[in-house]
Amino acid sequence: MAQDVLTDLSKVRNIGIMAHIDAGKTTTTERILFYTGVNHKLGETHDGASTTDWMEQEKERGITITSAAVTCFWNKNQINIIDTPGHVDFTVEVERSLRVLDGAVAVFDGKEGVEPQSETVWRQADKYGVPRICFVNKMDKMGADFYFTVDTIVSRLGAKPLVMQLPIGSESDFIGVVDLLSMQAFVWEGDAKGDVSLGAAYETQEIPADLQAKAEEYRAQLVEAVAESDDALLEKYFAGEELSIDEIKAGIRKLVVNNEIYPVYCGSAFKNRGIQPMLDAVVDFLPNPLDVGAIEAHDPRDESVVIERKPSASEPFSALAFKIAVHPFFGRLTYVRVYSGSVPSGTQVVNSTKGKKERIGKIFQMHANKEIPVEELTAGNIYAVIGLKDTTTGDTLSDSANQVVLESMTFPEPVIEVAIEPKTKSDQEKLGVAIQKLAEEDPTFRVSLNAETGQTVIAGMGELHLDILVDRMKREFNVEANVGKPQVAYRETIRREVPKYDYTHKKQTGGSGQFAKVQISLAPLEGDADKTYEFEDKVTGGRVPREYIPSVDAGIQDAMQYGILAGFPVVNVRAQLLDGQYHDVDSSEMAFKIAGSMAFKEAARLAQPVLLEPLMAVEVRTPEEYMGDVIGDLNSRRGQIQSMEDASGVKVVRALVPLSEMFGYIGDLRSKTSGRAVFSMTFDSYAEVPKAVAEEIIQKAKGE
Ligand SMILES: Nc1nc2c(ncn2[C@@H]2O[C@H](COP(=O)(O)OP(=O)(O)OP(=O)(O)O)[C@@H](O)[C@H]2O)c(=O)[nH]1
Repeated sequence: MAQDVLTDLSKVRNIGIMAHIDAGKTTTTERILFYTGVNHKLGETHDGASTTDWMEQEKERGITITSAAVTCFWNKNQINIIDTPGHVDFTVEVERSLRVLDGAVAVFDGKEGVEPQSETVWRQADKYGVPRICFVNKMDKMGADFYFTVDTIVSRLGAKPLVMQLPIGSESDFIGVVDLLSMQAFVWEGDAKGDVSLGAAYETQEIPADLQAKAEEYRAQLVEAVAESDDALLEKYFAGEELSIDEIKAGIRKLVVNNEIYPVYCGSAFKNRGIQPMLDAVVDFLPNPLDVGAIEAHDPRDESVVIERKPSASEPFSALAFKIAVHPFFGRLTYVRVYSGSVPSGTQVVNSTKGKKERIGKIFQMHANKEIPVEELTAGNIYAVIGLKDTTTGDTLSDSANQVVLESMTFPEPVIEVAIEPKTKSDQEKLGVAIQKLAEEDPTFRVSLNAETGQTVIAGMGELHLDILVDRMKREFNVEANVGKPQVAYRETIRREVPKYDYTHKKQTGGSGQFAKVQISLAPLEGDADKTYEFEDKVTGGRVPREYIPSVDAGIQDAMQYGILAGFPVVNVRAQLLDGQYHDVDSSEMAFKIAGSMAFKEAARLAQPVLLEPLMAVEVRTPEEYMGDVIGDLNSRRGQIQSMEDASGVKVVRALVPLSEMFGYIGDLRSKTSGRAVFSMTFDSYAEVPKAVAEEIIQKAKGE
């Protein structure tokens, strides 16, 4: 039966559908699931009944945020579609899915061409070396222009497209495509109004006379590009011999798998035209797990030791958890990509990232509308597993006797935060549960408790990211809470060294007292960007007993959570414990912790504390006539212009702008450019806040 799990890995494709928001990713995915024969009710995204949009609010917002994996079958090949979100706020989610897929279909809006966010996602796919085919969607739309879109693949992405089809007709007259491989026309005739019913097959016809010359021109380009890839083909080509379709396909496949070329297809997902040939291309050209080959892993005891894992059932088991989701019936589902080996359900494995035992419970492959239980996890495939307790996104599962850690993912800094105040004690408890569950699904946000205000503070990647987290807390976990305004996640640091600072903590409150004396030094910590604190014990001669030294360290770290200027976390500090004194009776861990904490607070004041703010790398694409306004506006936001470039009819302005100045930017940009400019932004770095601005922030922080 078609839905049996395939063991022949050459017939498996793990792919993602990547797109700019609104390019039609959801519609395309749904059509794919329909055409691949999955028996489910098809819902348009605007009705909110889409298959891959799991969460209620995603449907409301009409954007796809979480990655679910859906399995479908096409011509006896198994295609696992890993959903990749397209919003810029969720680049980490995108990267997480890119990590586990072997190929992708990049969907473009046939009117807009490559848009800034398609570019961001494309660059991320480049980073992970994901081979791609392109699907130019919305060919039925007013203003759709296939050739313009192909041009933008060159001009905006610097990639090499390989045109595989030409559209027949455009906008409302778009009826099908010329297939440049077979040199035939594929036409979806439709009813009297030209509407094609879902799942309808196409007819193979002769190429329309007015497209014949163009088709020949493009086919010649295609054959030439392919011939160049292979000496044997090139020889044949120069000898004037015709290359067979199979030879051309094999050549294209090689180029695609090597990320050298990107075949381009077109259609209209919405109008049910063009999906089947694109699915053929997924099977023909995107790599299978064997093409991808061995993956590099590390020894969990020593990161520098590289271990290879091959996509074979006979290798030791290794898998990467890439998504945690809560299923209405099964509870916690862990989506895994298995890289090597094979283990049946019930097997005990190890979470080698955390060093914890885990038992593989029931295993499923998720189809669009039902879960198909399978007996074992096998290399090269994607599954949902029940029963894993401690595994979170990014963790590796391994064979107990042969542990490896698959490359861990690096996450960008969360730069925006919001304070949450639960209304009642029971809400406080619910909030705790919600945070724990959400953190399992999404490792990119951070939570802290502000001991001074008693508020829970959540930090994330952007306004929308926080918005969605807060929304889910309220909706899925019924947390009633007052939510503050999103705030910039400022930091504090020190600029000057304090070579020696003494602090004595002494208290006599009847009975035994408290006594601890410490001498510390503070200095700015430079270099390693991932390390924000370093503690060194320099005490000699047992002047501070061993057992109290970690307490001093802990005390300093406690104090660093609330900086001296405005209460923001302090980063990039090197602290040394130089000397100290203790008392036989009155000294305790607590006393040394307090001494460490107080010594830091006082010494930091002398160390020239400064405020840091996140700078965002902002990219604006604007028609030339608005460029002056765009730059003037960025300047007024304390932006530093980095570059200005031409890109196919628009100007691309890149700038570094403090995040605090970017609130509400989208609206301002729209009104300044009549809605014609677009922008994207990502976190770049932390930088010192100019003095005048810093004073304002400090006053505000103190006043509130
Ligand atoms: N005219 C036309 N509209 C389309 C086509 N495909 C999708 N759309 C419409 O474009 C809008 C966005 O489509 P989606 O499929 O939700 O796009 P998406 O890329 O998944 O968007 P997000 O989920 O928001 O990231 C919807 O209103 C679709 O009906 C198409 O082929 N032609």
